[in-house]
Amino acid sequence: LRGLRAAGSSSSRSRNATQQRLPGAVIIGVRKGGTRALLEMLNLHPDVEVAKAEVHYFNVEEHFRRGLAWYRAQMPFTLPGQLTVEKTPGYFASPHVPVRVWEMNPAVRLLLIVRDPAERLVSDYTQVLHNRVTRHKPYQPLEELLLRQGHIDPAYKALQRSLYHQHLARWLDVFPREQVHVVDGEALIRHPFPELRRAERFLDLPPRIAPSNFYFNTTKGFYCLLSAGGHDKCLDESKGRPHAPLSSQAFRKLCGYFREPNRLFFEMVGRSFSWC
Ligand SMILES: Nc1ncnc2c1ncn2[C@@H]1O[C@H](COP(=O)(O)OS(=O)(=O)O)[C@@H](OP(=O)(O)O)[C@H]1O
Repeated sequence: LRGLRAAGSSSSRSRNATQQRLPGAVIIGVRKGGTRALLEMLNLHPDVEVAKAEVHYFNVEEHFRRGLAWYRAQMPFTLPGQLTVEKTPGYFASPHVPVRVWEMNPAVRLLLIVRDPAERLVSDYTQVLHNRVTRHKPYQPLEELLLRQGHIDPAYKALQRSLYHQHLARWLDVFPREQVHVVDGEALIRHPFPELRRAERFLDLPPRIAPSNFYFNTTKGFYCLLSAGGHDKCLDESKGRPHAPLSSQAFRKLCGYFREPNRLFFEMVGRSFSWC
């Protein structure tokens, strides 16, 4: 397909059959959960084509106002039977998004990749910090944002994004539980293949992704991807950055804070994770 899609292709198959189609599956979050890795890994499947850039259609008003024709125009070209997938981690915690996604296609499949919410928060802060430092903007240390008079400040945005049960509850008000597949982000880092096999099953795809599509890159410290065409791909340096420092005392407080929200999330998804 990639060849067929090349500009100026005269193949009748290309002209007649490839089209931009709305996604049949969306990776809705969580931010810093491993959404890029999951998207790139699904793209190894011959029946999957992905939107390379985050689209932010349902969560950014300016985009949403442009309508579904605009959204479709952001999608890759696919042959009939191929599955289009997009990922925008900002969808998960945006209040209006679940209904908007349902209105696009009530049968769409949703993928949610989660990781330890305390680690996710630190990763989230680290990304914001990196952006501010790069733009020569002032920044506050994580502990200043996270703690108020020694207690966790519930108003901190990155903390709220880690309250998975609250956000998922809004999705489950709209979509049946079976339509949401939860991917374990830590497991995807350690052993990507089994997580991908489960995702293929959820998406009703024939099993085509193989262990040989992954190799551990010792320099990067992560698995990288090998596609059938022999392309070798690691995620860029924005993934797997060293995390900003946080005292072990503050981290413990954070873990304590998430205990109950995590329990509620586990109940909601019917499985538990070994988070702090
Ligand atoms: N194979 C592989 N290679 C590199 N990185 C990997 C991989 N699998 C998962 N991850 C983890 O993905 C984390 C970034 O998550 P996202 O892609 O969801 O981030 S973002 O929200 O789109 O910015 C990123 O989090 P940090 O380590 O905190 O940077 C990675 O740990």
